[in-house]
Amino acid sequence: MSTMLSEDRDFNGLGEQTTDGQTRLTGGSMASIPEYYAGKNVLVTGATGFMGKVLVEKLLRSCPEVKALYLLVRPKAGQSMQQRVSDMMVCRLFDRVREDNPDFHQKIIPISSELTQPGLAISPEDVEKLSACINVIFHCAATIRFDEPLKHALQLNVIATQQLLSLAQQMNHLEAFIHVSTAYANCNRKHIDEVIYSPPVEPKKLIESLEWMDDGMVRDITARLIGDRPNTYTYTKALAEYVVQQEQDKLNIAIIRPSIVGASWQEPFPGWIDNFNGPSGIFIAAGKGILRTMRANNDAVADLIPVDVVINLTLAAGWYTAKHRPKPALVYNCTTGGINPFHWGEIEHHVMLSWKRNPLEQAFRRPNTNITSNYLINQYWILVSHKFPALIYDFFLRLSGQKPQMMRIFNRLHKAIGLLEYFSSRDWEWNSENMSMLMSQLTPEDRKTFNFDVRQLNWPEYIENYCIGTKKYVLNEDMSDIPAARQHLRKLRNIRYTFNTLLVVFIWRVFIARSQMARNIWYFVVSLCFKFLSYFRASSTITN
Ligand SMILES: CCCCCCCCCCCCCCCC(=O)SCCNC(=O)CCNC(=O)[C@H](O)C(C)(C)COP(=O)(O)OP(=O)(O)OC[C@H]1O[C@@H](n2cnc3c(N)ncnc32)[C@H](O)[C@@H]1OP(=O)(O)O
Ligand SMILES: NC(=O)C1=CN([C@@H]2O[C@H](COP(=O)(O)OP(=O)(O)OC[C@H]3O[C@@H](n4cnc5c(N)ncnc54)[C@H](OP(=O)(O)O)[C@@H]3O)[C@@H](O)[C@H]2O)C=CC1
Repeated sequence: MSTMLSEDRDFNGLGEQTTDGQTRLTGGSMASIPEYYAGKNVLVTGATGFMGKVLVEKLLRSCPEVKALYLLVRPKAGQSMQQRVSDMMVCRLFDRVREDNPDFHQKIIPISSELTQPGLAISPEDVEKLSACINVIFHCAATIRFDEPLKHALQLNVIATQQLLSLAQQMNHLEAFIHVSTAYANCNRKHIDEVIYSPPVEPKKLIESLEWMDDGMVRDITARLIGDRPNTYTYTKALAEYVVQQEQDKLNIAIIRPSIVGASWQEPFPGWIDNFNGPSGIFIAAGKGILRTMRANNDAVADLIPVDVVINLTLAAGWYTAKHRPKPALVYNCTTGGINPFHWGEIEHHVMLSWKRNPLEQAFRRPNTNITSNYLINQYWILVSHKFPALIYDFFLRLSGQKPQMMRIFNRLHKAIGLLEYFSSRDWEWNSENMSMLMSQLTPEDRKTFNFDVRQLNWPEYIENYCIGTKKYVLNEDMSDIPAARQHLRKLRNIRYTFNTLLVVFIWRVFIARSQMARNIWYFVVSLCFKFLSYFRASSTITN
């Protein structure tokens, strides 16, 4: 049993139990966040992922006295876990930490772990080491794929979480266990409070039932199991929350529920992003001129949250949980919609403006994406603006002896969009009182260093930095190439004008030559134009 159980409810005289059973600060001198993490050993899962990396960077930069970060990492794609961690530390995200402390890598201790294996595949020596020293756990690892087969999503998002909780209970000095969930775990509800809702099914029963089923059988029953949730991701994340909640009497737990995590707002620099997930892939496809239409509700709230905001809140929640040990465990809905709302229609507008100012290289067409909630209109534009140009382009590729590729790209894009549409066509109301409560507990200095006050977020500026971030950090394009990218767009515009003119001439030739009525209409239009021109010339001669 961990010492945090034996040290039960030691609030250093700073906290008190409220009527709802939660703990609130009552004053007194209290360690700041960096002071709290000083000398602490922190375990991070999912550290090679998007959010994990930002968490590791922020902890090293803003809590420089942290003792060590133990990262549970698996070997992947022929790379050892040490190699993967070394590669991660040389990435641009860590530039600022490197400047402050070139030896920061000494604080990072990779631990080999495959979360889908029994015992998380951690060696007995490592288990012993971790049990003896870890003070705080941040559990970020998960499969975030929307099309993950249920068995695998369950294995990673639920069973691995269960196993990590068991490991946590062996840790002698554990003070906080912070679980990263998603604001969409309960997306089958319209209003989502900061509570853990009853799970759709008892996880233990589901795990036992799926154990004996083969993949085909599981596939057949998946839709019925997930019910009114859109995918296995949100379903298994809901189950994971319940599994975490079950341990709240034994561990000091907090659950963070971010909405759609986007590029960084301020730290370590604006616009940092390293993947195609969520809106990033959509923004890129729009910037490349590939995406012309998408189903989304213009007036629905686009609940994007910058990754640095989520990480600042997560670290602050670690500090608060360790210091105050709130019971029941606190859930933090980490969202922007209720505080500083922005809508999909506005996002579309600002993304388009941004691509006009800072175009991507080698665009397929000039960026012009429109979102619509109308299914038929969307299908029409898919046909006209996606499939038709793709067919023409592939035809020319074939003619020039190259492999056709555009249709394949569009098929992948349509699959991705199909999976995201659920989230861009609806909106939700999240209660985020715990986020505000936590902010009120920070010292003025911590409030600046670990800023998660999204009221200050200027959306147009954020979206512009986000788009630039995808250009610089996801596509590795150079900002100095923008004039060439603009030149390319001008070329595309000229091609389009030429194409349209040729099309009109072609239609004219075919149509006019064959139909007397079309000829009559054409002569009528031409004579009207002549009459208008002569009237205009005559009236300008009189006035002169
Ligand atoms: C102007 C417009 C404004 C409106 C804008 C509305 C935005 C509306 C966003 C809502 C967003 C909700 C988000 C909920 C928030 C969470 O709680 S969860 C976090 C979000 N999770 C995700 O976004 C995961 C979604 N992705 C997936 O499930 C899988 O990647 C997909 C989409 C099924 C694709 O699977 P796949 O075919 O096996 O492909 P995968 O191996 O993943 O990738 C293949 C290639 O496509 C690229 N790719 C992956 N995803 C994408 C993508 N989305 N787009 C383009 N390329 C992509 C990959 O980088 C990869 O490239 P290569 O390395 O081959 O060159
Ligand atoms: N991104 C988003 O928009 C949102 C994310 N979240 C939540 O935030 C958390 C982090 O998400 P994000 O960083 O975006 O996800 P990523 O996909 O970028 O990262 C996932 C991490 O989990 C690790 N992982 C996956 N499978 C295994 C495994 N079998 N063994 C060991 N490690 C594994 C990955 O390691 P590896 O590099 O080896 O694959 C990676 O480090 C998740 O819990 C997610 O549910 C919540 C809301 C929105």
